[in-house]
Amino acid sequence: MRKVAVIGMGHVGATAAFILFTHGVADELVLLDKNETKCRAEWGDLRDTLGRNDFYVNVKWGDWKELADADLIITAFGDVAASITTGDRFAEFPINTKNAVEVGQKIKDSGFKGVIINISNPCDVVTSILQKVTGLPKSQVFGTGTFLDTSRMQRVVGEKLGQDPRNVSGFNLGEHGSSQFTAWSTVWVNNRPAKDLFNEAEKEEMDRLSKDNAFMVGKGKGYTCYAVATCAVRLARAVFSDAKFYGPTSCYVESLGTYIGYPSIVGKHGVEEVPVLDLPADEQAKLEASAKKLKDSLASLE
Ligand SMILES: NC(=O)c1ccc[n+]([C@@H]2O[C@H](COP(=O)([O-])OP(=O)(O)OC[C@H]3O[C@@H](n4cnc5c(N)ncnc54)[C@H](O)[C@@H]3O)[C@@H](O)[C@H]2O)c1
Repeated sequence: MRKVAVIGMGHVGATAAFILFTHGVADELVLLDKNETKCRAEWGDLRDTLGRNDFYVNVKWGDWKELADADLIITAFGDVAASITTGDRFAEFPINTKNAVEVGQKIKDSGFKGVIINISNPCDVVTSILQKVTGLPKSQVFGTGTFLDTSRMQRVVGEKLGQDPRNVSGFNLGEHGSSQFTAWSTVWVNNRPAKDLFNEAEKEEMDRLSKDNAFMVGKGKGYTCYAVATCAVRLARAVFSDAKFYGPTSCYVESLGTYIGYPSIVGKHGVEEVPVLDLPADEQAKLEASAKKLKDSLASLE
């Protein structure tokens, strides 16, 4: 039995719940939100899907005590309008740092012992607070981080070369926010390194395109949901299948002293390993600058 709770039934949480439900990733699904009317409505809508769904899922809502024996929690609480209207994910900092303490405490009080995958923004900061407040091991609390930014980069590079984005390997690193960057030294397409495929101007243009897309989508529909929810469910599957999946998450990097987007190995215990990347000096400097921004933000709360 795989029991998953999703906290935050807004656009992202509801989409994640729908994917978990329709793809048979959870046997038991618990929906939670401070807005009980919305939460109950999402539950009702999913329940009506059962007669046509490929999987039976025991879907519940509203009872935080259900977290006690859950295997995995996806957190997607917040107020996305703040991020979208300002074009800055840090606009949710004052809102979600408080929410993270409140939700983290409820998770702790429930006695939950499983894995948390955080989506809420600013993703790395919220992940860090959730880990501190719940007291769970750092390996068991991680965020989607630059898994989404990396997917955007793969899409842009793939389009430029007329390739399926899945033929593109490599990582975007750093904060899930304005200081993240494509680590071009890690990018390969069909066994050819980026340095043999693109000049500096092309790389800069692709960087811009992959960063801008989030806000183009956000401005147009008021939020983004499919890409990030797919990222979170992909990571949830890696946990349930003990896949030892290698990909960028918001994980705790000892050498940087913070949660940050960095490649990690995800299995049944969460982030089980964070292999050290050998980056060129310019990329290492960008990563350290991004880590400093995150550490300074967290320090501002003390
Ligand atoms: N990490 C990423 O890549 C990524 C991508 C997209 C969105 N996000 C973030 O995900 C979060 C959710 O996005 P959305 O579009 O669903 O937002 P939304 O505003 O539509 O929904 C947020 C939901 O959280 C609930 N909520 C707020 N505080 C809560 C609390 N203390 N306890 C329980 N529920 C609470 C609200 O009632 C609301 O239903 C935002 O922080 C957003 O910025 C992250």
